[in-house]
Amino acid sequence: ALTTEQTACLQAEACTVKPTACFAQCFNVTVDQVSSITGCFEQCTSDTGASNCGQVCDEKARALLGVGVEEIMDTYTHTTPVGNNARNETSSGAGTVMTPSASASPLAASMAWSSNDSTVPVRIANPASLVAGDSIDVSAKDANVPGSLPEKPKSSPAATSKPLSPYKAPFVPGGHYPSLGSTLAAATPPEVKPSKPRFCRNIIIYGSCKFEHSGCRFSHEPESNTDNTVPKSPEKKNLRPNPSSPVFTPRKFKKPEIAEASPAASASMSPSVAVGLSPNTKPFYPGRGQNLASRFASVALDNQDHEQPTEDHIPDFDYEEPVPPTAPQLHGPLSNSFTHQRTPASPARLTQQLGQLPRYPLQYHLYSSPPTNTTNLLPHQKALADFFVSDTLRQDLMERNVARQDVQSTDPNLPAEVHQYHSLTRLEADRPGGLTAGLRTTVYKAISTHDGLTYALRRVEGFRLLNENAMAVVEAWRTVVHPNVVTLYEAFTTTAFGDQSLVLVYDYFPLAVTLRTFYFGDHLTMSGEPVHEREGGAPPRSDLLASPYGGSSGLVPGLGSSPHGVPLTGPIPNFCQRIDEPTLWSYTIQLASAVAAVHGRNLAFHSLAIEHILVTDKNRLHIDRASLLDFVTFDAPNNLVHLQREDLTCLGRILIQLACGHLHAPKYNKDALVFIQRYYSANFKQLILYLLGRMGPGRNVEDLLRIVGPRILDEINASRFRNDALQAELSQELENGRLVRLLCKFGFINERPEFAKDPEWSETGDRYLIKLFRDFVFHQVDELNRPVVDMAHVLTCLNKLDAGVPERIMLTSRDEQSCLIVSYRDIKECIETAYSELARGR
Ligand SMILES: Nc1ncnc2c1ncn2[C@@H]1O[C@H](COP(=O)(O)OP(=O)(O)OP(=O)(O)O)[C@@H](O)[C@H]1O
Repeated sequence: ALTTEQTACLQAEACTVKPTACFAQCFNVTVDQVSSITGCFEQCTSDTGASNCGQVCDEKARALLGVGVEEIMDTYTHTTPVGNNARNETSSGAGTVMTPSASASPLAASMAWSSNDSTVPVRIANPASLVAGDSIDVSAKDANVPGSLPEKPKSSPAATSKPLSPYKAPFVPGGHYPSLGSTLAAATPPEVKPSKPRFCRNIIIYGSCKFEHSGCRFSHEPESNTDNTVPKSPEKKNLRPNPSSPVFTPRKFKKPEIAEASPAASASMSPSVAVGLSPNTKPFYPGRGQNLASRFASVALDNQDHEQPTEDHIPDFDYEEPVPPTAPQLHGPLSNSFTHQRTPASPARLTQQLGQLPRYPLQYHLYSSPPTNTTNLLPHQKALADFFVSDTLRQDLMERNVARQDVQSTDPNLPAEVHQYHSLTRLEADRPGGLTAGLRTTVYKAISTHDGLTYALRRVEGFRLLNENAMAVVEAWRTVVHPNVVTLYEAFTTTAFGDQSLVLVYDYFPLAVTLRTFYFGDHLTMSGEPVHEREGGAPPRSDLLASPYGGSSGLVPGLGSSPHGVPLTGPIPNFCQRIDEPTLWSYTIQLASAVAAVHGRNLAFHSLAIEHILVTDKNRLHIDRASLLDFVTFDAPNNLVHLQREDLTCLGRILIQLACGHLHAPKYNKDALVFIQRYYSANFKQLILYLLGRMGPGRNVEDLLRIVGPRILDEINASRFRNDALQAELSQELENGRLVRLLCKFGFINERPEFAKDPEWSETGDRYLIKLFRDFVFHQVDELNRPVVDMAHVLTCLNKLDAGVPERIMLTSRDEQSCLIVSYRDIKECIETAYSELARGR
C-alpha cells in the first residue's frame, strides 16, 4: 500500500507538471526506472499477441515501486484534472488525443495503450480521467497503423469475444472503448459514480449502431433534451462575455475619449490593441495621428461587437444596437456617403465600398520579437531577430504602407472621382488649406485608375485658366525628375469640386511632413496664432509673389510679420541650436542639388520656403509645389535670372531658420549671423553669406555647388552606408515571400475537410506524408513532451523543402508507431502533386 508520504507526494501540484520525475521522487527510484514501466505498457500496445502484457507490467511496477499501478493511478488521479481530455474529444471527434495536457501524464498515457486485442491502437490522453460509462470515440483518421498509411479500421466484432485481461478492453471499432481508467474505476466501486447508461455515440456519429443487438452496452434510446448526449459546443460557453474581464468594455463607451486616448490609456480600454505593448514600442499613428487614434478607437469598439452575449446568458449591462457614427473624424470607414458618387461601377466606388467595411489595423507591436539575450549565444548561433528585418524599419515601412492604403475619406463633400483619380482623401484635413498668390490650395491623396498608384493632388481653388499656354509649364516641369524634388506628373482644370479648380498631380510620399512642421511643430506664428489666421487678412502683395520672403521688403510673410503684415517689433527672440551642422550640410547639399537640376532646365522654384519642403524620410528632403507659381503667375513678367537668384536667397534664409532654430531668425539677420558664427563653422557662415548675396551680387548655383563641394563626399558616404544597411535588412527578408507561398500550400492541403467527396483526402496517400512533415516541422516535442518552439528549425526545414534537397529525414506518426524515411525532394513532389490536384479540382 502507498505510504502517507507517497500519497502526499503523488498528490502534490508539481506531480501534474513533471509526472515522470515526480513518480521517481515519490518512490525513490530513478527516472529511467519509471520510464521502463511506461515503456513496458507501451510495448503492450504493439505486442498484440501478449494477452497478459498488462499484468506483467503491473507486476514489474509492483516489484520496483512496491505498489501496483492501479493504486498509484487512483491516488494520482486525484491531482489530475478529471475528464478534460475525454470530454474534449466529443467536440473534436477524434479518438487520438494529443492535447498538451496529455503530456502531463506520460505514465497514465502510456498505460492507456491497452488495446491488445484491437487491430488499431488507440491512444487515450488520460485514461484515469474517465469514469465508468465513459466512452471514447475512435475515428479511423487518427488511429494510425504502424508502418503504413492510415486506412479505415476494419470492423472486427470477433475481437469483442476474446477473454479480457484487467488491462484489456473489448475494442469495438467506431464504437466505445472502455479504457484502463474505466476498468480500474469499475474495480473500485466507491470511486464510481452510478450513472445511467450513456447514449451510444455510434448513433450520434453514424446514425445507427451495428452492435445494438449484439452486446453494445450503451443506450440506444433517444434521450430527453435535458441530457448531455448531444455534445454542446464548448466555444459557445466560452463566448460568454465576462464583465470582469479586461477585454470587456460596455457599449456605452465615450468614443471621443478613446480617440484622444494615448496608447497607454487604450491599454486599459482595449487589450486587443494594447496587449504586449511594451513601453518601448513606439505608438503607431499612420497617416494623420488624430485620425489613426480614432481609427484605433473605432476598432476597439468594433472588436467589442464580437463579444456578443450568448443566448443563455445576457450580461447585465446596457446593450445598444450599433448606431451609425455621427462624428466623421471618429469613424472614417463608416461615415462615407455614397450620395456624391457619380460612376457606380468605377474603381472609386469599389474602393469606397471597401472603405465602408470595418477595418482592423494590424497589431504591429505583436510582430515585434522580444529582445533576445545574445550574450548566451555561441558564435555560430543567431538570434531570432537576425532572421527578419529590424523592428524599427518594419514598423516604419508598415506605417507608410498603411498611410498609403488608407483611402477612407472623412469628407462626404469630396467628389468620388476627379479626372482619373478616385478615393480622394484630404491631407491635414484638420486645418484650412494655405494661400498661394491669394488662391487657396488644398492637398489630397488620391488613387489613379490608370496605374492604381497613389498621388498627391494639389488643388488651387477658384482658379481660372485664362491662358492655355500655361499648360506648357507642365511639360517643362515634368522633365524635372530628381531625388529631391516632388515630381509633377500632370495638371488639369476641373469642376468636380463644385468650382473651377486647377489640380496639379505630384508624387505622394506617405507620412511626409513639411520641414517647418518637422522642426517647429504645427503652424504657430510667433504671436501664438495659427499661421493660417494671417490669411484672413490682406492678400499677399503682387510684388511678394516672386519670392515668398517678400523680395525687397526682406520680411518673411507671416513669419516676420504680424497676422496682418505689420512688421514685428520687440525683443530679439532667443535662438537655439536645434540641428547639428552635418545635418545642415546634408540639407544644403540636397537642396542645392535640386536647385541645380531646376535651374539647369531654365526654371526656378519661385517659392522656396521652409513650408514647401517635405521631409519624406530620415534626413531626406523633397521640394514640393514645383511649377505652382509658374501657373498662377504665368502672365506676370518674370525675370529668370532674378528668380533663380531669389531661389538662392530663399535657400540662405531657410538655412538661417534651421540653424538658429527660429522661424523669424532671417528678420534679425545680424543677430542670426552672430549666433551662427558662434555655433557653426566658418564655412557654414560663409555659405550663408554667399546665399544672401553678401559676398557679391553675382550668384549662381554652380558657385553654390563649388562651395558645398567638399561636403558632398560626406553626403555620398552617408547615403552609401544607409544603402548598405537597407540592403542588409532587405536580405533578411529575402526568403520570406517564398516561405509564405509554401506555407499557403500547406494550409490548402493539410486538414482539408474534404476534397473530391473524400473526407480523408488530406489524411491519406501523399497527403499523409505532408501531414507528417508538418508535424515534423511544427509539432516537435522534447523528451518531456513539451512543445519545441524553434524558429530556426522551421526556417531550415522550409528552405530545404523549397529547394527540394535530397537530404533525408525520418517522419514519425503521432503514435510513434510508424516511421517513414523520405527526402525533402520527395515531400516537395508530394506537395506539388497535392496542390495541383487541388487547383485542378476547382
Ligand atoms: N506630395 C506630397 N506627398 C505627401 N504628402 C504631402 C505632399 N504634399 C503635401 N503633403 C502633405 O500635405 C500637407 C499639407 O500640405 P501643404 O502644407 O503644402 O499645403 P497647404 O494646405 O496648402 O498649406 P500651406 O500652404 O499653408 O503650407 C503637408 O503637411 C504634407 O504633410
